[in-house]
Amino acid sequence: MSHGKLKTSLFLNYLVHGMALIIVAQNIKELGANWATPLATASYVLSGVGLGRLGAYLILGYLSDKIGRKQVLMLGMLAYFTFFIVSPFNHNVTIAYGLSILAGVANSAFDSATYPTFLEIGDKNKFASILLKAFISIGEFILPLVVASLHNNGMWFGWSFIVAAVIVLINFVTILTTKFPKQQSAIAEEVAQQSPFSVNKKRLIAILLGVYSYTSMAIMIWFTQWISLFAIDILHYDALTSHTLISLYSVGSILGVLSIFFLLKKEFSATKLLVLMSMISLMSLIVVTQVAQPTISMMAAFLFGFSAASGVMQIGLNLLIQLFPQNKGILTGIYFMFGSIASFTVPLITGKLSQFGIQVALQSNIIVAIIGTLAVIGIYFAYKTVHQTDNLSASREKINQIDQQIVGLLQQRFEAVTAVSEAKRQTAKPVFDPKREQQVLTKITSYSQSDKLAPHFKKIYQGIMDASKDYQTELNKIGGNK
Ligand SMILES: O=C(O)C(=O)C[C@]1(C(=O)O)C=C[C@@H](O)C=C1
Repeated sequence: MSHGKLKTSLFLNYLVHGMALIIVAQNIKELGANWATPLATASYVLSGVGLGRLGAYLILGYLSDKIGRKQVLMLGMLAYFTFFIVSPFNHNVTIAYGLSILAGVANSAFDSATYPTFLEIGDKNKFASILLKAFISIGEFILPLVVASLHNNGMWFGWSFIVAAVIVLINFVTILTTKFPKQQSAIAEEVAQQSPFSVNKKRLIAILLGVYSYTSMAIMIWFTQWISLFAIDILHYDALTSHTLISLYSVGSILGVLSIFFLLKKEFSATKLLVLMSMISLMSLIVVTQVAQPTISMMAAFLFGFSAASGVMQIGLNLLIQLFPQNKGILTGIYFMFGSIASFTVPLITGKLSQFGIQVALQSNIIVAIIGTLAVIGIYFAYKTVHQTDNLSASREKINQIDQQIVGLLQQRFEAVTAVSEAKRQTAKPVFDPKREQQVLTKITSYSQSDKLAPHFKKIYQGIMDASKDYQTELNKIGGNK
């Protein structure tokens, strides 16, 4: 089954999810007016999303394994639908906070159900779920355009919410009638038992991936939260250049996802890719914070989006699930929970750091990027050593099988030698026949497909014939005593 319809719906879901991530911030002025709150209080409502995600990931991850992916996904879609349809009409700030929490819950339901489903669809490209990140970025790219065109045409801001609600609704009906792949826990357990990793190594990789989930999410939020202010206040760029930096970051992100998807399809090593991308992120971050030249800043912002927001977090999740395939849902929940801790703590941490200046606030992101890079380097080496031992044991297993065949053939050869020995004894011929040995060695050389190996084969055959002579001498002794 190709699951084309299912995949299309899942991708569309993430496009809407991308819109949901920024829809409140994009309409904050109008929403704030509805709630009759100052801007500072209005933006406080945004923190509800982080709270909802943090609280829901574990439960929904667990439910995704126990009850089913489809059910959890539909729950998430209902939650998003409610959020979109109620938000533009709501005039109460407490309800607005509740709706933000609901959006967070919807987000965790989507992740807990969708990523495991993608793995269970069993695509040839096991990293197909990385494209979900591209749809998030497209949603984040489209929404500001929709908001701006509504504004420019003097239309009601709430239409942006209604558009998203309608897509969710259509998708809900589609999902309702779509068959999901079978949950693969039984097969997965078997695979897990054959895993070449030791328990300790698995634990180490899991911890490093947990760290990476946090840092990879943190560096993105950190950057997007402070870059515009940094560009205006510290680098003294004009408003247009400063906002262009964020747009280039988004375009870089979409191109990054497509590049990663392509490279993984071409069997490029996932762990190598993580190291490479982390290093590019780190380097471009250093350039952004140290060089005050618009063109260079733009290139660095693009490269940062290309490397840091390119689905690297999703690669980490794929590695984690491959390591522990039994409970995909709960693992996805735990993994993204570390990410949502980042979305919760980064605004707090950077808020404190900004007391020392915006420069300090943005530059500290370099430390997070270094920690993330060290984590992926650790993961890379953990996989590398396993692959080596893995190859070694596979090759030795092959040698064992070949040896078994060789000994079987040697057995037959010695049986033939027994007959030769008997014939020679009857005609009183000597055991050693140098002419015949030379013949055998010449034939062996001609059988060999490699000139390099021929002398080694000759050596082996001389050994076989020496053993053959010893064996014949033994036979003659017994025969002579008869
Ligand atoms: O062909 C023979 O005359 C053998 O005894 C067999 C054999 C061999 O093992 O191939 C062993 C000893 C001889 O020197 C030559 C060949």
